[in-house]
Amino acid sequence: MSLNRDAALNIAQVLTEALPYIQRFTGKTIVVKFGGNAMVDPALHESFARDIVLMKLVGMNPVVVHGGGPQIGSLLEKLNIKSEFIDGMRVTDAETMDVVEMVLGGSVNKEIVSSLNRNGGKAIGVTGKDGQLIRARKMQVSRHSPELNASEIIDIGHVGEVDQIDTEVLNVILDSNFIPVIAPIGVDGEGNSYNINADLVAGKLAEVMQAEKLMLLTNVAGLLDKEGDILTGLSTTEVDELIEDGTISGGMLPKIGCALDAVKSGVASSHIIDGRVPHAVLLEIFTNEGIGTLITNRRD
Ligand SMILES: Nc1ncnc2c1ncn2[C@@H]1O[C@H](COP(=O)(O)OP(=O)(O)O)[C@@H](O)[C@H]1O
Ligand SMILES: CC(=O)N[C@@H](CCC(=O)OP(=O)(O)O)C(=O)O
Repeated sequence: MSLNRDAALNIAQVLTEALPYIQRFTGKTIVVKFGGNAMVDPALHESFARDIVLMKLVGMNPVVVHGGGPQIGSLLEKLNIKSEFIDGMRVTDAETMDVVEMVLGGSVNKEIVSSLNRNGGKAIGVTGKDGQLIRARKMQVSRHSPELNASEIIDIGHVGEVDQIDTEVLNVILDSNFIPVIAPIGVDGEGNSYNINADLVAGKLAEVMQAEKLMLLTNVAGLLDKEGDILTGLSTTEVDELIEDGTISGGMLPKIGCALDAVKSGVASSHIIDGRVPHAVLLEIFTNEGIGTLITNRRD
């Protein structure tokens, strides 16, 4: 048999294996959060765009939410503005908020929209301000103070959490068969902007849209234990213990929190997957094994 014929047979086999997944997920909403290293590597950016376009073409409803932490970080550095994180959240003063809005709502959002369009998709980019998609309130962060021997509230500036999602604009976009690309900027009743961790926005959107899946792409293989091995099939109690003993920290804290909240609120499954792997999204959707860490609403 010629090599071409073998290659064609392989393709036919792969497509046939994908068939049950296509049937299962057709018409279903899948919220995908794109962030971490995958966004900085042009080849991975391209493979992500192709995966999303393919999902749309086979009848799924991908909703893309993006981060942009590294891109915000590098512009802040160029502008000589110092930045620090508390529990995975960037402390955001007014000056930093301007940069966040510029980077997330501007360059990063349009880069993703443009790569989806270049690959044959129809994408529209919005921030949470468009159509008041994301109503936000100021996030309250509390810390244990050894001096007071009690917890105290610390002010981390214009950092928000999602108060409410108004899906009207999203439905208009989806009904017109476009792929929505959402920047995690929220707005309050007075029109103030808030910097929201992109995982939190993806989680809330998945909840409100009762998505089939919430997929959080990141720059690690999944949720890792102390030895650096991937953890799968986690329960709420196990996660609490891992937070308590410091195994889960930094940016993984909001990620795991919203992955759990989403499944508790009716999303069928949440996945923390390795965005450094080319075609990570398709590998997760179209294979039995999936990749990364799967969180379902398993009782403890
Ligand atoms: N238990 C853990 N397993 C995996 N990553 C962890 C864990 N605890 C902390 N992290 C950190 O969380 C980071 C992922 O969060 P973050 O940097 O915010 O990713 P992203 O930009 O993709 O949202 C990892 O790169 C890692 O440094
Ligand atoms: C409050 C807060 O921390 N907001 C994030 C928003 C971007 C983000 O979430 O980006 P990644 O997903 O790439 O980390 C930030 O300022 O970096």
